[in-house]
Amino acid sequence: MEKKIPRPVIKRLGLYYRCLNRLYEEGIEYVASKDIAERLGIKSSQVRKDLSYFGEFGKRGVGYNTYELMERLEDIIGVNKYWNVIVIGAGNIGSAIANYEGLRKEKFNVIGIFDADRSKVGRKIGRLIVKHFSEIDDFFKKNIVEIAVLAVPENAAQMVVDKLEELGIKGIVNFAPVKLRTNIPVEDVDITLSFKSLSFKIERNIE
Ligand SMILES: NC(=O)c1ccc[n+]([C@@H]2O[C@H](COP(=O)([O-])OP(=O)(O)OC[C@H]3O[C@@H](n4cnc5c(N)ncnc54)[C@H](O)[C@@H]3O)[C@@H](O)[C@H]2O)c1
Repeated sequence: MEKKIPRPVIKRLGLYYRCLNRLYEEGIEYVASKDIAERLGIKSSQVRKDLSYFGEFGKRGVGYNTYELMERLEDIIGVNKYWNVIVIGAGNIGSAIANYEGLRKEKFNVIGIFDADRSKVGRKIGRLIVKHFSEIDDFFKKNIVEIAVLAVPENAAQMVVDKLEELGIKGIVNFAPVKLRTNIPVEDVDITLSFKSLSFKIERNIE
């Protein structure tokens, strides 16, 4: 039976991948778990343990071949794949996400943006035209949609998620400050948490 990979491990794989990318660009051919750990500020035993979920990568004494490990991680976390993304809510956050070119560079293609407010329908945001949320069924029939960004007010969030789940969405990046009830993977984004964490570090003089 396949080992269940804990969510925190999956999250860290993305960090490892970015770190390896940088190491590779710096021309570092082999890397020890200690080096990855130091760069990311975590324990090297943690790095070794996380990577061991996916089989034996490194060689004792030599470490990991940077490029090979990067390629293996690409396969595991699906970086080689393009993901189709839609944004629900064409307000401040939704518009910013739909306009963000960096996502496409990371292979997350925003292919649609939807809103319930008719006055926003037809507006151009980046390369996209805002569609009414009632057009979502039709959109799913014509497109493969894997990820949705939820940028609607708190009170609309659950209703939107229920609909997206019914249509077969695979995962959600949620900006609404609410715990969603769903069986699909959700990544909550909370900017206030970053501020709280920063103020905590400042107060305790932590770098
Ligand atoms: N996570 C964070 O760090 C963070 C930061 C700021 C705001 N937020 C949250 O993100 C969400 C969006 O914030 P914003 O500033 O972009 O709000 P906004 O009011 O600018 O935009 C929300 C949009 O959602 C649309 N909408 C409402 N109900 C809808 C529905 N049922 N279907 C489709 N569209 C619908 C509205 O018409 C509006 O255009 C809010 O829940 C807000 O609390 C989160």
